Amino acid sequence: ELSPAVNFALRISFYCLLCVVSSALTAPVCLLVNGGRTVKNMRIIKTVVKTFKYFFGLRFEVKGLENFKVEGPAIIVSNHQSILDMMGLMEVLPDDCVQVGKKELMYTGSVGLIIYLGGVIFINRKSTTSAKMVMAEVAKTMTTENVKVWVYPEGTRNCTGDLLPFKKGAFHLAVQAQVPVIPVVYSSFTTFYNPKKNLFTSGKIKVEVLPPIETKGLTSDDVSDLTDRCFRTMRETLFRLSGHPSEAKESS
Ligand SMILES: CCCCCC/C=C\CCCCCCCCCC(=O)SCCNC(=O)CCNC(=O)[C@H](O)C(C)(C)COP(=O)(O)OP(=O)(O)OC[C@H]1O[C@@H](n2cnc3c(N)ncnc32)[C@H](O)[C@@H]1OP(=O)(O)O
Ligand SMILES: CCCCCCCC/C=C\CCCCCCCC(=O)OC[C@@H](O)COP(=O)(O)O
Repeated sequence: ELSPAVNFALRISFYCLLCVVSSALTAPVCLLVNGGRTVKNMRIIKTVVKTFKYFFGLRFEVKGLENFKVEGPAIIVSNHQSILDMMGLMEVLPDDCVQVGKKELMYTGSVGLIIYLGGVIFINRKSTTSAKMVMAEVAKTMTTENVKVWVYPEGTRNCTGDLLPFKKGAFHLAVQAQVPVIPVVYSSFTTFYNPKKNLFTSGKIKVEVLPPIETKGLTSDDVSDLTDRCFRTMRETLFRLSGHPSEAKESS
C-alpha cells in the first residue's frame, strides 16, 4: 500500500509525462498536416487530449454545448482550477478557438511547442501594458480571422471551490471587438483532487456552457458591470454544479 503522498506524486507525474510524450508525438503530426502555428492544430491536439481522461477515471457531464453556436467570434470565459483543466478544456473546445496563456508555458519543452503550434496567445502577466497591447491586437484579429478566444478571467489556477475576483482583460476584449461573452463553468474538483491533501482519485466533472452575453453597443464604461454580471452568474452556477446550495444563496 503506497502512502497518499507517493500515490499523488505518481499520478501527477504520470499526467505530466503523458502531456510531454503526447506533445512530442503530436507536434510533428501538426507540422505535417497544417505546416506550422495555426488554430487548426487544436483539432488534432483535442483528439489526443480527449483520451487522457480514461487514464485517470475522470468523467465529464456536459450541458449547453448549443450555446457555442454563435455566428462569428466570441470570448469564452471559464473557471481555472488546476493543470488538469486542459482535459476539461479539450472536452468542450469549439472549432477555431485559441486560448490566452501565460508566456512561461512556452518554456515547457514539447508541451510549450504544442501549445505554440495550437495558436495559444501568450501574455506577460508581469507587464500590464504589454498584456493589454497583446489583448488589443487580439480584439482586431479575432474578427478578421473569425476565431473565438478562451480566457481564464481569474488569471491563475484556483482550487478552493470558489472563484477568485475576475480580471477585466477578457471583458475589455469582448467590448472592443463587440462580440458576445460565453461563460463556461466546471464543477469544483475538491471532492477528487486536492494537492494539499494529496488527493487525486477518479471523479465526475459537471460542465455547463451558459447562454452568450451580448456586448453590442457597450463601451469601456460598461466593462465593470459586464465583469460583475458574468462573475455572479458563474459563481452561482459553480455552487449549483458543485452542490453547495447554501453558499449560492448567500452570494445572490
Ligand atoms: C497533444 C497533447 C498535448 C498535451 C499538453 C498540451 C496542453 C494543452 C494544449 C493547449 C492548451 C492551452 C491551455 C492554456 C491555458 C493557459 C491558462 C493560463 O495561462 S491562465 C493565466 C494567463 N491568463 C490570464 O491572465 C487571463 C486573465 N487576465 C486578464 O485578462 C488581465 O486583465 C490582463 C492579463 C490582461 C492584465 O492583467 P494585470 O496586469 O493583472 O492587470 P489588471 O489588474 O487586470 O488590469 C489593470 C487595469 O487595466 C484595465 N485593462 C485590462 N485589460 C484592458 C484592455 N484590454 N483595455 C483597456 N483596459 C484594460 C483593467 O480594467 C484595470 O483597470 P481598472 O481601472 O482597475 O478597471
Ligand atoms: C525543457 C523544459 C522541460 C519542462 C518540463 C515541464 C513539463 C510540463 C508538463 C506538463 C504540464 C501539463 C500542463 C498542460 C498545460 C496546462 C496549462 C495550465 O494550466 O497552466 C497554468 C496556468 O494557466 C496558470 O498558471 P498559475 O496558476 O498562475 O501558475
